[in-house]
Amino acid sequence: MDAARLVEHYRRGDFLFTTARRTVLAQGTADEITGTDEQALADRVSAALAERGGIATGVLPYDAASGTPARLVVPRTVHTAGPAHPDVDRLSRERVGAPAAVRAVPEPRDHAAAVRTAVTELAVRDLRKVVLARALDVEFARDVPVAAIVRNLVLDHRHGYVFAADLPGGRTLLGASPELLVSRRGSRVVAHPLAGSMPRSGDAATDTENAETLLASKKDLLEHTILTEAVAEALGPFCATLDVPAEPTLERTPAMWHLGTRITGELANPATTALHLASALHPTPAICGTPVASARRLIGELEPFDRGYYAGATGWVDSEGDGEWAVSIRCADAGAASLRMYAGGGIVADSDPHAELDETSAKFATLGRAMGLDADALSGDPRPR
Ligand SMILES: C=C(O[C@H]1C=CC=C(C(=O)O)[C@@H]1O)C(=O)O
Repeated sequence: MDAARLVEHYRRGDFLFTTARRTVLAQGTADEITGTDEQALADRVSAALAERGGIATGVLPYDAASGTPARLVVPRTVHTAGPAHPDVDRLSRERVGAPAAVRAVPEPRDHAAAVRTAVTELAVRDLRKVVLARALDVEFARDVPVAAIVRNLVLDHRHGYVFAADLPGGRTLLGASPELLVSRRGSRVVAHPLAGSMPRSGDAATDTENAETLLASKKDLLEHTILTEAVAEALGPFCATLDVPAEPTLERTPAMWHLGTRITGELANPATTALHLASALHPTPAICGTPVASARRLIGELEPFDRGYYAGATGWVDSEGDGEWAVSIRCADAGAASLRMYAGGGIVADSDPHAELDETSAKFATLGRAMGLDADALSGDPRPR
């Protein structure tokens, strides 16, 4: 089956993961491995795969210690193909009917207020960075059309990581992440952390200006440096060599510009799998903050929801230890007839609350476009525009 057929065959409950290199569709459950100690879980997955071969697919939560378990599945069948593009060009876009209601959690003005508090607390608690998120609850008058939204996400994203994964309780995590947490292929390890953002624009001149502004923004460069340092520090002990470029590059998605740094290394110990690496790296300051423990505490105090699987990781690992894990952002957690979309942004001392609010609205456009939602529905913000 080519990649377009795999995308067509995806049904809610399956695991789909598309990248610029390959498409993976995994179906059925031969074995399920869950747990809140992620390193121990990675060992259990290695043991299971050593015995039976094949791959395990699944999700890591934002914070396993809070009781949301990591969930890995050894599927019954796995189909792989090359990249989704250009195969999927022959698929038509799915129509996703208008939702019955969209509600911001918290209210946009409360998110801006939380950002203001976070900026103050950074100094009080000696934090360099914290990532604050908000959510949009979208209700449908019928079942959430998960497969249709996933197909549209694949069509929209030639680059990055489009994913759909089954969650405990019959829920589904779906999204299009631009960010590679980590991949391992033989002894080669790659991480591609992203931090620092500006929205894309339909106007070519404004779009270029936004990119140039981002590359020159001291606030965004600081956000990015904090992230890159932390990822390099976390990967260091696992690698015999590590290459960390000194300057970030511009990365683009259809909705956003980001600063990114592609970090590459050679693995020191072949027993370290992609899942071990993902568990060790997570949570990076792309989604949590520095230092981790106090950033996590502040996030818990300021966000009015449990992140669950948002800001975790989604991916696969095989019996050789190879695999790919994307940071679970630009995503939604779907139940039967409603879903919750999440978007966050890094806060440093110079962050502006309204700019941060706008950044989250722009990030919602990734899923919003796949769901046919317009900018007003996504901003949830009564300020005149
Ligand atoms: C936390 C998110 O994005 C992260 C990834 C790229 C850029 C980010 C930023 O500029 O703040 C965030 O760190 C999200 O999309 O929910």
